[in-house]
Amino acid sequence: MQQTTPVPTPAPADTCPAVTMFTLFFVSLSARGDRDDLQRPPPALRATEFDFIVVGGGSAGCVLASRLSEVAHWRVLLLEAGRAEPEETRAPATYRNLQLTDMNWHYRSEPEQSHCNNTGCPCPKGKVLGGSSAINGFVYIRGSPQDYDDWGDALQDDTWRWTSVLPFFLRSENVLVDDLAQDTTFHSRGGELPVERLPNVDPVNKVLYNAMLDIGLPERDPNAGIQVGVSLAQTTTLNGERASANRAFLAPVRHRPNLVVRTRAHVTRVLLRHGQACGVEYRDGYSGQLRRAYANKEVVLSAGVMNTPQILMLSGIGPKQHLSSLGIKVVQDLPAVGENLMNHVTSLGIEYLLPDGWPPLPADINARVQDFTHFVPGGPLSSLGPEEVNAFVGWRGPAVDDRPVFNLRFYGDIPKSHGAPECVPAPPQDPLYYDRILVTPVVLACRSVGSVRLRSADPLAAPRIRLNLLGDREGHDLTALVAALQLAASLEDTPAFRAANLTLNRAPLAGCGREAFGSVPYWRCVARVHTLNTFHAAGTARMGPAAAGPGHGQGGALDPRMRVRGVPRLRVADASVFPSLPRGNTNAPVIMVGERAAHFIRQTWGQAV
Ligand SMILES: Cc1cc2nc3c(=O)[nH]c(=O)nc-3n(C[C@H](O)[C@H](O)[C@H](O)COP(=O)(O)OP(=O)(O)OC[C@H]3O[C@@H](n4cnc5c(N)ncnc54)[C@H](O)[C@@H]3O)c2cc1C
Repeated sequence: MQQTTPVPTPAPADTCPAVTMFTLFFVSLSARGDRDDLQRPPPALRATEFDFIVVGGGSAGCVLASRLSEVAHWRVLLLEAGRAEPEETRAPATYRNLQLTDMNWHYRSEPEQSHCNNTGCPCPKGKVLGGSSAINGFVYIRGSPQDYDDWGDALQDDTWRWTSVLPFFLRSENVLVDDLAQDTTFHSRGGELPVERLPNVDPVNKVLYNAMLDIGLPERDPNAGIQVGVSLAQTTTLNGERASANRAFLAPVRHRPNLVVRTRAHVTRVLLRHGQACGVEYRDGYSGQLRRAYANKEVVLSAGVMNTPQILMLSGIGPKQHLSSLGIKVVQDLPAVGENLMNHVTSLGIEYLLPDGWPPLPADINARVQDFTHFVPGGPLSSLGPEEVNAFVGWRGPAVDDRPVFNLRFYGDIPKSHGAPECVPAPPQDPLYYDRILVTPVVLACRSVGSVRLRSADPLAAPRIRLNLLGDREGHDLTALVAALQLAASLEDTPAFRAANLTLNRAPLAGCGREAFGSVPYWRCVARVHTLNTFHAAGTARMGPAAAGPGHGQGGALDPRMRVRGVPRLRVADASVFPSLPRGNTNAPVIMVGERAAHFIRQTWGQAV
């Protein structure tokens, strides 16, 4: 077990040692800890001084820790607030239940009138080694090439355009599906991240898939240049088992003598000396003590879209007025920190009832219990059920090859979660067995942006999250969501749904019974009351131009090399850095960002590959 210097009392901002010699501390920890912390590290690594400190062992953090520690003489410390990744995360079918555990930060947004029935929305984020990639829904989507060309334009930097980022997607990928692997322009073999299709295809999926063909969508690999179309989801799994960023990138290199991973290490602030980052302070969850670790080269924040801006602000880096109002000494006035919280929005408003006895259940109840409680890779729990049908829809229908505006997703459901004005369906007890399908039409080009602010100067307090879903002044997002709900309701008329006898549940949803079912006012009400916050939040420490200005909002918190503006030796690499939101799920783009950050860092320090 490792140990770092206990810090009895909080210290002022300039707190790093003037001499940056490699200092060793030989203090042993108590035997408490996660399985993977019980391994005793070599003496050289029971240290407080490193070359790089990566804060947060999530999608980007695991990639970074792995890539940076490839340089054998660099000493790398990864600090993760959550615990080691347990076996429970492996099974695809039960992933929604992970949100109920201590592997979720359990954040909730502020109540806002525009959405979620003014009650605030759950904002699940992974708190475990692997981060959100350890509790997410497995789907591997990169977004449209144009999304990254937009990044290049916004940053006036060609290295963020599609042709420049594609090699970094490919670097990570190990595609295991033969037909995809043949397309060597868009897929690659040999990377750390397995990408496959799940082995158990749900019987209902054929109906859903055919309905997508009925509305005119082509069958298409959405990661091969043009997204509009239908496909069976590509998943970050290996033989039907979760491949979190921890399992894919970190676990295989944990033996490296120059890599130290500390779990239950909650970083409370960045340490600065003469205005530049030189380490971090963190609360050691095993001892309850405050400790410090120092970085001779760089500190990289990969704590995710909610916690990265929180740590920056706790360190005095952020909007001046906000920091001053909480009594935090301002080190760098950066208005963009915590701004630009982007997300996709959808609703739980559309439910289709399945005919009796369908999907067929194993007759033997013991067999069902066995299926559910014992995960066998490749067995019944290696399935996402209807979630595996993934459709990207454009405005003008099937024939166009431009960017999608909606992503139609399908979930198997059980009755109790329907109708409650909640933002996330109650995780089903038995996700393989359901009697209805929820259609969630995700709006991909949202204009509403929210923010993350500190609730208080207490580093352990949850941040104040304002999602502002459906809140844009022009009403663009609400109009788009209504159109998306209408599209989802119209699936009832497809030959595939008719033949399979899937019927739209016309019972009005709670809170919307005063409007005529199916009318525009009804869908507007459904959108506002039964909003679903998707899991694709990004942008709270975005790369962008230095100055605020027309089209630039508050400017960028980071330069295009992900360096925090005005604070040398401090970078951010996670979903926070996105200048705009790609039109799909965010795990693959974040992993690409991790690869890019490692590349930039290696360039900076003369170790380019
Ligand atoms: C329920 C759910 C389902 C999703 N489904 C999909 C999907 O199917 N496909 C897809 O592509 N994307 C999906 N996503 C989104 C995707 O997983 C995330 O966008 C991505 O994992 C974010 O990566 P990140 O590195 O930015 O942050 P994270 O992976 O969240 O990592 C941040 C890490 O930092 C740690 N941390 C935070 N604060 C501190 C601190 N103070 N000190 C130390 N450590 C700290 C956290 O515990 C966490 O481990 C889903 C997300 C969720 C939550």
